[in-house]
Amino acid sequence: MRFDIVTIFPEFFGALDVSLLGKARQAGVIEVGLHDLRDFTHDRHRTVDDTPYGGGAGMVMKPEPWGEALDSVVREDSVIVVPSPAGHPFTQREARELSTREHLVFACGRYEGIDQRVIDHYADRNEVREISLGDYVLNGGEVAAMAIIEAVGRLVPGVVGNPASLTEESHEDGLLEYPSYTKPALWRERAVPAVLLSGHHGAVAQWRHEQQLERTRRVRPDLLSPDLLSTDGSGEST
Ligand SMILES: N#Cc1ccccc1Cn1ccc2ccc(-c3cc(N)[nH]n3)cc21
Repeated sequence: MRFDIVTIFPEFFGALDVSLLGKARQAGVIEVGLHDLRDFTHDRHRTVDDTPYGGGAGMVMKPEPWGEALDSVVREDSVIVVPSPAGHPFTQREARELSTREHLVFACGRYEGIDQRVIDHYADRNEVREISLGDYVLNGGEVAAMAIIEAVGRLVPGVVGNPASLTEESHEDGLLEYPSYTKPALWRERAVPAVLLSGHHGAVAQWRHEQQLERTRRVRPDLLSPDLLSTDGSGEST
């Protein structure tokens, strides 16, 4: 998989040189291209923004640099991801979907966003996804793009050493993950749940599922369908 990122702050993505994604890049499992939007301007001040038609506070990103920048990286099979507070909420399901695609292009806006005609132009040619991280406003698309790239990149085969670890995470099965413990067995007079020390794998699995249900009911009841809300984890209705 290849990620291309267009931004006025390419240095923001230095984090993609380290950790899991950095290793995956070195191994050639994923590729990342960084593109400075200002390299696609032609004036002395490398201008990327201007005042909004119709008035209003703030500035809007000009379409011309975006058109030249995206034309330089977009392919026929590219999915163009535009982080936006007006986008649809990003989920683990969408991360899984995007991890199966060959080429993701991230258009990271700043100011009050990108001239709408840019999104409309590329939506005529490519799949364009305007994605929100949540109902709060960031200063630009870079933080959202980094989060999406990490959520998607870690699902690409070969990036995570033990793929089995991906299946027991929050949201993978529609539930929040169970609590985890490691040595020592007693810490500040707090013991690890005895079932986890029992060696009884069936009991451990049952306990973990019950913990997932309890935690999801308590923290994220919105994730639970009515039938799941009514079970106690043993599969029996309550
Ligand atoms: N657009 C816009 C905008 C509109 C009003 C005020 C500030 C901004 C800043 N901004 C510019 C680009 C951009 C990209 C993504 C987000 C974003 C995503 C989530 N989930 N929150 N914020 C914000 C972004």
